[in-house]
Amino acid sequence: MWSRDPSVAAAIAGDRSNPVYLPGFPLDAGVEAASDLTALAACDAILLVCPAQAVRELAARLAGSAPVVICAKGIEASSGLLMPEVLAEVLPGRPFAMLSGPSFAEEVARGLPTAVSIATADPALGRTLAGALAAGAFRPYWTHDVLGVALGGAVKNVLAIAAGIVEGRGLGHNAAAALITRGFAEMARLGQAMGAELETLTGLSGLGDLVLTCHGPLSRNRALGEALGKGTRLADYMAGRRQVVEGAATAPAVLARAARYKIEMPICAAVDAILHRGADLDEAIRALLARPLRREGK
Ligand SMILES: NC(=O)C1=CN([C@@H]2O[C@H](COP(=O)(O)OP(=O)(O)OC[C@H]3O[C@@H](n4cnc5c(N)ncnc54)[C@H](O)[C@@H]3O)[C@@H](O)[C@H]2O)C=CC1
Ligand SMILES: O=C(CO)COP(=O)(O)O
Repeated sequence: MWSRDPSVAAAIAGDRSNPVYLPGFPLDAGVEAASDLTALAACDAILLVCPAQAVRELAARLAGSAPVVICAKGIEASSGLLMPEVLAEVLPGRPFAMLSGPSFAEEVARGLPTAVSIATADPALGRTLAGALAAGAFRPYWTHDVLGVALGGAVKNVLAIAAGIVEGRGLGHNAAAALITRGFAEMARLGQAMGAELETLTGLSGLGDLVLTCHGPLSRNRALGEALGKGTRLADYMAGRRQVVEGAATAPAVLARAARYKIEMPICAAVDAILHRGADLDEAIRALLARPLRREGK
């Protein structure tokens, strides 16, 4: 394991624990830790586990030719690029995969059953990575649909903020179910327009992660939405917070993609307006409910 923070690397190497990000979980005795990136030179594969907005900077520092497994779920705000597109720009020709799916880190660390997707254009690499990462109750499934996995993981975070708002505003269980279903319709519309496969979008990394993140109290995106729903301001919520809330930076980028493909994404648009355009939360909810009635499935 490499960390940019030498104190975290030292704690992992010395105490076999990560007191900042995963306190209370002893790490395997075989885990080595370093704060010098050259220590990764001997790795067979590199898992890039950082916020989406940091992937470009960090990927650019990865020497060697080992496959890179992107674990970030989001879109780069400055360029509007999905994570595989960022990697292709920074490390052209380097073999890579996306690891995504419904997987709260704490539950994985506790050894609870978890199924995830590994997406890569190279089927042999997919099988190899799945075999290498499978452990106990952690089950990776592989797929070739890199775009679908990257898109689903990014959009679900924006929708999870909306789900948190539903919870925080006390809108009820009916609204929560409607949000997931209509939110998924938005994800599927954009994904299919971009060339993602419906099978992927209804799979672990799409619908699966959407359901987890919209329901799971461990979600940082949902927690932000819940706080907004209870009247907390975005800036106040984020002040001093150390952990990433991916949906906040990804929301405008999702909408930019939707505009490019002429896709309607009213729930994502409402989240973006509340987060970044000063929209009144109750007014945004009213506007969503006042949209013209339409045939389901559109
Ligand atoms: N925590 C979870 O349960 C899951 C997280 N993910 C995804 O993994 C990605 C990372 O999430 P978390 O680890 O939970 O976030 P986090 O905010 O808890 O931790 C981010 C880590 O990245 C490091 N980091 C941030 N900027 C960096 C930079 N420029 N260079 C190097 N390191 C940097 C931080 O020091 C920290 O160690 C996100 O895209 C998230 O959506 C995916 C599945 C589950
Ligand atoms: O992606 C996740 C679970 O699959 C984690 O979600 P949050 O980033 O909202 O905590």
